[in-house]
Amino acid sequence: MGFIARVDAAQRANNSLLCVGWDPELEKFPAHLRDTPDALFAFFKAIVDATADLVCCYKPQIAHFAALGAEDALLRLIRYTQAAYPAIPVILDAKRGDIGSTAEKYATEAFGRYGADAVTLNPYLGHDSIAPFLKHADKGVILLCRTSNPGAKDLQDLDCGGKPLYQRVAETIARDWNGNRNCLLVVGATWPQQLAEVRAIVGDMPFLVPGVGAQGGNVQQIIQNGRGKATDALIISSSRAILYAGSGEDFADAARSAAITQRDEINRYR
Ligand SMILES: O=C(O)c1cc(=O)[nH]c(=O)n1[C@@H]1O[C@H](COP(=O)(O)O)[C@@H](O)[C@H]1O
Repeated sequence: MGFIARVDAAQRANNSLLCVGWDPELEKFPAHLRDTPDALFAFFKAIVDATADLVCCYKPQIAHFAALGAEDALLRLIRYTQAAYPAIPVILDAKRGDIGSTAEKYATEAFGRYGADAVTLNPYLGHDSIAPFLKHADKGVILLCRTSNPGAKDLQDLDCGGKPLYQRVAETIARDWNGNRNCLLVVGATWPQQLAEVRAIVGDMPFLVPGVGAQGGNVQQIIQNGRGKATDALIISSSRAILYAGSGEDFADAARSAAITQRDEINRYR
């Protein structure tokens, strides 16, 4: 089964569009874990065990692990999650993008080394930079379209023949890159108007929507503007607001409560 079908199945099984991101910030870890030898693995294993029945996928952010020299912990966490909860896909948030020969190596990193079920990519080097990922028909290829950050407008909104560049990106991906039906788009939760515009361009292509929780995206507007017609076609991702909901020994219970609240808020508007 391909990534999009697997996410769809997990969304039905858990009645949840919520994705929990793994963004380790050691200073926010509970004190009893912070200085232990395998703190990252212990922290995220506890988060996964506390939330696996509440989510449709997980999204580790590779820079957050690499900055700590913790690629090995990331690898073991992905392996653990896939073995313990095989119905829950894992997205590697890497935002890679490079010339074809290097892109091949990035694809091997994401799908071979880490065994991720999907990866986030920057599409601005064009089709040949994404082709090494697209050919993996069972994997998800999640392309930045209109990102959640304030600076998204600086380049992504530039006029491109009468339409903003991010709309041209959406058109191009839907028309020319999605032969294997394995493309998804990133549209930030902080831009409800753009969610509606991109949805009108790409039909039911699924969106990864980061930016709820810590970045303040409005869930009601995301659902109203971002939903597909036949399926929800939304993966709504939150990292810090779930991971660091508590900072004591009961951090995993606090994360579970925050995930339930976020899942339920999303479901209220579906
Ligand atoms: O691709 C992403 O996941 C992503 C795209 C985007 O436009 N905005 C965005 O915040 N993200 C990622 O989503 C996560 C958001 O974290 P929180 O703001 O803590 O929920 C971070 O890991 C970001 O790198």
